[in-house]
Amino acid sequence: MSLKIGFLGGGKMAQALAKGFLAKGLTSGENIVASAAPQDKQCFEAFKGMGASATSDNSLVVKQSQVVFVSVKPDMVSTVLQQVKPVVSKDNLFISICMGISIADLEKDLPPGTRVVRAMPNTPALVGRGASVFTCGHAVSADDSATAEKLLGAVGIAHQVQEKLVDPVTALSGSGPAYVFLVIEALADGAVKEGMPRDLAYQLAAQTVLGAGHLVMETGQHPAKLRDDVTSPAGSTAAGLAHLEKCAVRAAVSGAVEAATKRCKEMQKK
Ligand SMILES: NC(=O)C1=CN([C@@H]2O[C@H](COP(=O)(O)OP(=O)(O)OC[C@H]3O[C@@H](n4cnc5c(N)ncnc54)[C@H](O)[C@@H]3O)[C@@H](O)[C@H]2O)C=CC1
Ligand SMILES: O=C(O)[C@@H]1CCC=N1
Repeated sequence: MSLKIGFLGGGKMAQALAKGFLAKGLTSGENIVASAAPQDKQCFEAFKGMGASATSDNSLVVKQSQVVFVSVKPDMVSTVLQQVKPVVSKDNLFISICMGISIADLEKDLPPGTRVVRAMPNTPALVGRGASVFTCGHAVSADDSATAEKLLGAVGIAHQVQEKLVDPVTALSGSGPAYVFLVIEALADGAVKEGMPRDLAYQLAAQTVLGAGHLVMETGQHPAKLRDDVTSPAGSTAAGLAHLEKCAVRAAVSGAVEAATKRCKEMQKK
């Protein structure tokens, strides 16, 4: 598949997807085009570095692409879609990755019958370890849905879900890398306090998160069982876990997902 892929907004998430697609050989640099604000030099350089092109002309992105990712900040979506509306054709499949922007919001700003997918990826797509979901609009065909799954699935796992799940997904796996980076920093800080060199601490913390994730995915065992396997009676893990529970880490982490979901819903009310 050598799809012509465009990004309306060539920022951090668009770059992660584009680099992920190129790494997987899904398309080639000359088939990718991204738009950005004229002053966004980083974006222009990044896409040039991929052998792709960058422009400040959103309509050009739509005219040159089969699949058009909508990847501007949520408050820009309506403006950008209304701007490109006159050049949208039957060849375009739109895939929005924007937090809190519903299929109905997207369809409202595009010509009737436009094929629209709403997706939520995350930045580990850059290294082929993304976690994405997508949900399809009214005009989307089985082939379009397969295209979305193929693209997102090439850079990690991809599940089709009902639209009502996209906000909690945004809060869990969309934002989740940020929570995990905070945890990696905190784990390393604790070890540095105990005398460990910082580089080694970050490496051990990151590999521990990676390894624990793999164990959950590959054994299919409940996380509580895997936790028990680490926790010896009167051992160090039991002491560490007791401290985490005293600090209400469980409530803090699940509360973060609730707070982020609420923020997505606020965006929809705007
Ligand atoms: N960063 C992340 O981890 C994730 C972000 N998203 C979604 O992706 C979208 C983009 O987020 P980021 O990449 O983090 O933001 P970003 O700020 O890195 O990228 C936004 C891009 O839009 C460009 N832009 C601004 N005005 C424009 C205009 N009028 N026309 C065309 N391009 C314009 C900017 O130059 C920039 O390249 C958001 O809607 C966000 O909800 C979704 C999943 C994860
Ligand atoms: O924070 C945000 O708005 C976006 C949505 C998911 C990750 N970043």
